[in-house]
Amino acid sequence: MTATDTDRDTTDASTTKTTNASTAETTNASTTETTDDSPPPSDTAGRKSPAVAATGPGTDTLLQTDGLTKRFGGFTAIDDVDFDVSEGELRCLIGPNGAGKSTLLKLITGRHTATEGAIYYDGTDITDYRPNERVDLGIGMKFQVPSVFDELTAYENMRLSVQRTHGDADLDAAILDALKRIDLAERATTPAGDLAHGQQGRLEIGMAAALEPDLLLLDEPVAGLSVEERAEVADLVTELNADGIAFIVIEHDIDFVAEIADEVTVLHGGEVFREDSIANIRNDDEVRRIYLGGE
Ligand SMILES: Nc1ncnc2c1ncn2[C@@H]1O[C@H](COP(=O)(O)OP(=O)(O)OP(=O)(O)O)[C@@H](O)[C@H]1O
Repeated sequence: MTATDTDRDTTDASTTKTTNASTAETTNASTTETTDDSPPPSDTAGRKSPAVAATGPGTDTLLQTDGLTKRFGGFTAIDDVDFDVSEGELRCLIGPNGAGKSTLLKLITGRHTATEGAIYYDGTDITDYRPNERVDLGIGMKFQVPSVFDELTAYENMRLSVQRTHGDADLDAAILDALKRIDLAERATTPAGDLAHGQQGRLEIGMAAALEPDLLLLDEPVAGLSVEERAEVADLVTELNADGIAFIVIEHDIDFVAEIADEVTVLHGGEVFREDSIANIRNDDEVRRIYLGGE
């Protein structure tokens, strides 16, 4: 982490993983990764005016970035990216290490502030919205690092999410339903720390989904999982998507991508390198070359 980073991480309570389960923001799977010791957010002086009219994108466009740019000091991690995701779409984001995938997701969740450009969500310019405000609009996220509370049971973890969208009436039934959805009802009383890695991953996705987002961002959801566990996560993501949740999924496992993806966006050097079907991406020699470091 450099002194030039403008992350909100250390200043926004919503991004701090804590063992205090009563802290409202910790219940949100979209905001539970602590990543660095960056300084407080800088102001956004120098940001150019959004080029897109205040009315925002067309009706079926859920998310749109316009000339989105993120610099860390003199280094440009995201470079003038125009990217959009439609309502209910499942988009995978791939690219070699350092391509800017995680940075792009963090810009969308508000964990990084944009250096230039704009982000629109459901027609609203959210470029200056704080992470918790974006969550309230319907943007959820599961990061690479575990964000469940190990000492709490699966049930207690799930309750943290479900109670945010559900009144007290029938809370217990709603929590059990949410656990059933991720095939963890049988493990309701197991501390999350004792769950298998794949079960923890499903719990995190289930907790993020329980917040009823319209868009869910997953950063490498199957990293380190077995073949069987990957298949379970693929099924879960596909089911949630069929229920209407749009996804942006960062994943290196191209077979997993092929299993779940509609469209794939390839990032390279902070820019959109390709956007195409997974079949075409797989057969694209240029894409293969950037993965091999040929460019
Ligand atoms: N907070 C930061 N400060 C400085 N540079 C950063 C910061 N975060 C990311 N970078 C740099 O920005 C570039 C893009 O990083 P990012 O993590 O977005 O890539 P990625 O495509 O997600 O890579 P990977 O697949 O390895 O996770 C990298 O060169 C990285 O070193």
